[in-house]
Amino acid sequence: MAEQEERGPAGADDAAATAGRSRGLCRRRLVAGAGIAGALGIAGFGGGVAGRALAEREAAGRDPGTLAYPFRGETQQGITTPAQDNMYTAAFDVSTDDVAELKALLTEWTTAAEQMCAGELIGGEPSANKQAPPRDTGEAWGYPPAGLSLTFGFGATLFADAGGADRFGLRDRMPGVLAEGVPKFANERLQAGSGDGDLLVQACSNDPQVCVHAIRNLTRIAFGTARLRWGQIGYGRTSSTSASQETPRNLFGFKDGTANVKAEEAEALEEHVRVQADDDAAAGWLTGGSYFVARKIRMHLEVWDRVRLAQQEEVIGRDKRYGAPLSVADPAPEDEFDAVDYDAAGEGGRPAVPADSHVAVVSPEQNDGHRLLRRGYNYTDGNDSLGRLDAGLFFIAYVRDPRAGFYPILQRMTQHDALTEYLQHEASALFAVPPGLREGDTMVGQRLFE
Ligand SMILES: C=CC1=C(C)c2cc3[nH]c(cc4nc(cc5[nH]c(cc1n2)c(C)c5CCC(=O)O)C(CCC(=O)O)=C4C)c(C)c3C=C
Ligand SMILES: [Fe+2]
Repeated sequence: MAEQEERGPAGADDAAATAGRSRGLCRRRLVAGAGIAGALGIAGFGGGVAGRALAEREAAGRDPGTLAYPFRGETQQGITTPAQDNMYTAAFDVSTDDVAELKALLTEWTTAAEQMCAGELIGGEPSANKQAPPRDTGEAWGYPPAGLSLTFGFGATLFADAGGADRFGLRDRMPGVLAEGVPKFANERLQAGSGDGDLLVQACSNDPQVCVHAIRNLTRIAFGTARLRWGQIGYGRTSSTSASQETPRNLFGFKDGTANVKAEEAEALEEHVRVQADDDAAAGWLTGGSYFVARKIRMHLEVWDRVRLAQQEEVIGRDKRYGAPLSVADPAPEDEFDAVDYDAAGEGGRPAVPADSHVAVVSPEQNDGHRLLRRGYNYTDGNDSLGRLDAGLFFIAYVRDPRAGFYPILQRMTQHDALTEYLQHEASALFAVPPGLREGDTMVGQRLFE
């Protein structure tokens, strides 16, 4: 990494310095990221001058001082938005049975979200009354939003409670996907209370404190109307959602996000990620939105770390250094985005990419062409009583219909994937994510209530 930092492209350091003035952490990561992309000229980043330009654009894009995504738009931010470095996702249970109070909460959340994404204080200006607690808790006061995106979703229990009761007059508008629920999968040990919920908020930013500020303040606003059910902090994106981003690494040390659906793939987004008008007659309000599916997956790092490198690579199906498919005989940086050749022969005539390797099991080729937009994050929740890292991947994907584009893939993975031996699924969540706010909308998800 040190060598790559030194070889970073001209211009990246200036941007890094700007970022570094705002937040020390960003500077270190930014220099490394821009350096690798520019210096190696990785496919997808172009080579030479083009590669440099793209690397610089990414560096500029990561500058907390320049990066602000407007909350309003045709679709919600936080799906195709270039995946930021940090995440704090939380789910809430609504404690009122009054739909007017629910709508008031969504309206207040919307105003606060707009202000936070613009880098403003909640309330727009410092509270004048010093005898009352300030409206904004203040830990991001004067900080740039660092690419903050806030993405809201609705869970099955918002539409009908566990007994099927119509809590807010929304039951007839419940999408079939939510009504059917998430099936059970092999090898899962889900912890009660750490999945699902009525409302979802996914906060992503290049500054961890901005994420914490967002969830803390939305929780505070919800007081008396909704309470936090679970929250998860993630600290290192494990996916690229834009072709301008370098592929990051997960806690097994492998590049993760190479074959992801990217923001630039307009057709694939419509086909695999966004709900289409005639997908569900009951849920026309969701058209243009998506489904958020998440799995909290603990990774047995200490076990993995004792596995031979060649075997690690066979489990994933890709080379650890560059992320190239194992069907490439002598991998180089530019091979990362090569198509996987499942027919290629490796040692002793065996398939170079084993049939039970992760990429072989979850690839579109083996799953009726279905693709996911992955947007997960590494997490570490400290250590367990044996001193092992309690860490893994908070896997998030956005899909058009999880029944076709997620459950079958996950089922194959939990039954046939060599990777499964090193994993434990601990939590699961499913939410419908409405489209963005139209001109004049006062709350996120307004179409659900019309
Ligand atoms: C059911 C969906 C998936 C789960 C759950 C999942 C967990 C998981 N993945 C890795 C590491 C890697 N995954 C990679 C690719 C990849 N993963 C999925 C789906 C799930 N992964 C898909 C659809 C793909 C793309 C396959 C393709 O189109 O070829 C890779 C390779 C690099 C890449 O393409 O991103 C790695 C590495 C872990 C560690 C994990 C659970 C903890
Ligand atoms: Fe994967």
